[in-house]
Amino acid sequence: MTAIEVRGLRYSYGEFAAVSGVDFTVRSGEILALLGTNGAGKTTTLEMVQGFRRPDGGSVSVLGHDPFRSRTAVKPRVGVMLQEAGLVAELTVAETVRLWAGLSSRRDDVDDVLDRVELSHRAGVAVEKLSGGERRRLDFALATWGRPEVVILDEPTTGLDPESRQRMWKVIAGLRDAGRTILLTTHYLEEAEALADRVAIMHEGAISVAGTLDEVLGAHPARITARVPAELAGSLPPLRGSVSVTGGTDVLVQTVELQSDLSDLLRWAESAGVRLGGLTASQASLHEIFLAIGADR
Ligand SMILES: Nc1ncnc2c1ncn2[C@@H]1O[C@H](COP(=O)(O)OP(=O)(O)OP(=O)(O)O)[C@@H](O)[C@H]1O
Repeated sequence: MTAIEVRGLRYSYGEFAAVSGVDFTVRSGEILALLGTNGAGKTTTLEMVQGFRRPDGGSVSVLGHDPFRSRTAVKPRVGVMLQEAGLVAELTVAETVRLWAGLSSRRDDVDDVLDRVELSHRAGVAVEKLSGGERRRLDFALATWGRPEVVILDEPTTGLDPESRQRMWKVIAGLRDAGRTILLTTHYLEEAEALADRVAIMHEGAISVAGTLDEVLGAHPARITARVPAELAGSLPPLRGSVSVTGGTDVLVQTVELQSDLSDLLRWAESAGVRLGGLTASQASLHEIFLAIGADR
């Protein structure tokens, strides 16, 4: 089932087209990571998905409703964590959650929520005394109060240290495991790799690449590297990918047929009695894909 459907979405700030024809789908119970270069239009897109901003064109459907026209129908079912949260510095963690509980139409339990975000031991601590990671988990607790069906997270781990980031990933994965649908934006490729069922990479207002991680990675050439004796470098077998040899011995194969090219190369080495030095075979990384998208434009 589809939880969020975005079709042909457009938005301009004056003359500047920040979002120019964006399409993506988030299925129920999955995490979609919207990745992008700076200023790609991710936040503007999220604001339209939340119903904060009226699209200039195209359509958004969240749980079957237009979030701009039917805000009252959509809002109780969607939790949102923005980049900046307006927490009150003097309130404790538990007071903050209780205050939020009074404002929300959703029902939940303060102890349970703090437990889910690993903040039970900090319940009596003032917000101003929390670490950056704890603050973000408190933001997350508020966004997910009452376990909304859809959760939107705008750069949930920006600025956090690696340990805090991993803790947040665990909490986000827990939410997905509880059956919730999550749309998140991130600058961190490893975050998408760790969490996302599918990714969509945005660049200059449009989606450049989308799919499961395997699909996105599989569409870009993988790499095989190996060292061969100089006298045999000229008699490599024919491969589907492109082959280059540097320094007379260092072979690089870039291929979308990793498995068959690797087995052809290994078979050739076996029959020629050659030991391949420094043999590696790896899929393209999201990082390489990101760089390729930026370079194409
Ligand atoms: N209020 C505004 N007025 C004019 N231009 C804006 C406004 N808000 C955003 N923009 C521009 O629209 C483009 C898209 O911005 P947006 O914040 O949606 O991108 P983003 O992908 O979320 O970027 P980042 O990752 O840096 O947060 C950027 O070029 C930005 O400068």
